[in-house]
Amino acid sequence: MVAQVIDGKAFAAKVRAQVADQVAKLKEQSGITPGLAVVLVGEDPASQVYVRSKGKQTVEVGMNSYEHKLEVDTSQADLLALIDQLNADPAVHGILVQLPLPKHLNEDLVINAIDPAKDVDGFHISNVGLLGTGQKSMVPCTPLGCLMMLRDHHGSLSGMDAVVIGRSNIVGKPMAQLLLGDSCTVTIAHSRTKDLPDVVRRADIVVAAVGRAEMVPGAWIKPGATVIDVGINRIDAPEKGTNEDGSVKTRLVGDVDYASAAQTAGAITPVPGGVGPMTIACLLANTLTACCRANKLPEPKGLTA
Ligand SMILES: NC(=O)C1=CN([C@@H]2O[C@H](COP(=O)(O)OP(=O)(O)OC[C@H]3O[C@@H](n4cnc5c(N)ncnc54)[C@H](OP(=O)(O)O)[C@@H]3O)[C@@H](O)[C@H]2O)C=CC1
Ligand SMILES: Nc1nc(=O)c2c([nH]1)NC[C@@H]1CN(c3ccc(C(=O)N[C@@H](CCC(=O)O)C(=O)O)cc3)C=[N+]21
Repeated sequence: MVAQVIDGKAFAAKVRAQVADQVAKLKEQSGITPGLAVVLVGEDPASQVYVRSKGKQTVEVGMNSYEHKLEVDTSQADLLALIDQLNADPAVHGILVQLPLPKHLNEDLVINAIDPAKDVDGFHISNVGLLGTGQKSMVPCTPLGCLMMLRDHHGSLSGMDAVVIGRSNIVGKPMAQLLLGDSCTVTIAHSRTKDLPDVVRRADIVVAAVGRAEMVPGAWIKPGATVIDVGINRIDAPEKGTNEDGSVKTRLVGDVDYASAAQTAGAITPVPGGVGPMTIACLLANTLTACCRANKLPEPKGLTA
């Protein structure tokens, strides 16, 4: 079997078009423009790339983008003061603090200082608790994007066996909650899991969120299963030649060995062009949702969990 490719890039473009359409209506009917503030501490090059592309896409869907770039040695107090200011700013409906933060800053304290209603990442403890108890919340963007692709592909997920590899607070755990919410039988695997190949082989749905290049081979995948590859890993690609400075060129790969997995899976997301673009599209969707809730307006349809 050769797997169907789930085109996250194309799907994300559709989600952004829906967001743009609803933003235009919101502006016309109530004069409100949703605003997203992104806070970046330090100059990590990969983070800078993401922040730039988030800002660009925010403006493209008609929303306001506010970028705050802080020095790498910014104090906890100064960062918390900026968050207080954004919490109080009525033009800001969504706040995202790019992770990871430099070591001297306390990530939990910073995230939990964000007004939960503006927490478009869904990382605040109150949103985590709401999601875990099946109440209306802000849902983390990456798992939400994965869920949207799975629902689009399968219709109902009810009764399916799902395995999530990875138990981080930003991907693995919320992904498992969302799959449970859609009535999957969910297994969460991690670095201490015994016989991971055997666990993965039972799954109708595999979500890989580990951060290890191509660690899941096709031989682990049950024939016909759906594979969602969250991993973003940069590896050397000597076949592409060298950069001007003599260093080897690189390429992005997922946590799944795409070439072999595509031979057994029923459907699979590629890297790049799979989960990544959906993450940013869901960030925009969450910002629109937060804006509608803040203004007691009807929520956008089809853009929440
Ligand atoms: N596409 C997108 O939009 C996004 C992509 N990512 C990517 O997804 C990946 C995961 O990110 P994140 O969740 O933040 O990563 P973390 O490093 O926080 O978590 C990784 C998880 O994988 C588990 N793990 C590590 N090694 C193994 C192993 N050999 N077998 C089984 N499980 C293992 C860890 O287990 P343990 O808990 O036991 O240590 C941990 O739970 C990364 O590649 C990241 O770049 C992340 C966010 C967004
Ligand atoms: N507070 C916070 N929220 C996040 O959501 C968050 C974060 N911090 N820190 C970093 C991770 C990572 N992340 C990605 C988003 C988009 C792509 C993406 O669009 N990737 C493209 C490729 C981009 C490229 O070529 O480099 C793709 O997969 O096709 C990847 C990764 C969000 N994260």
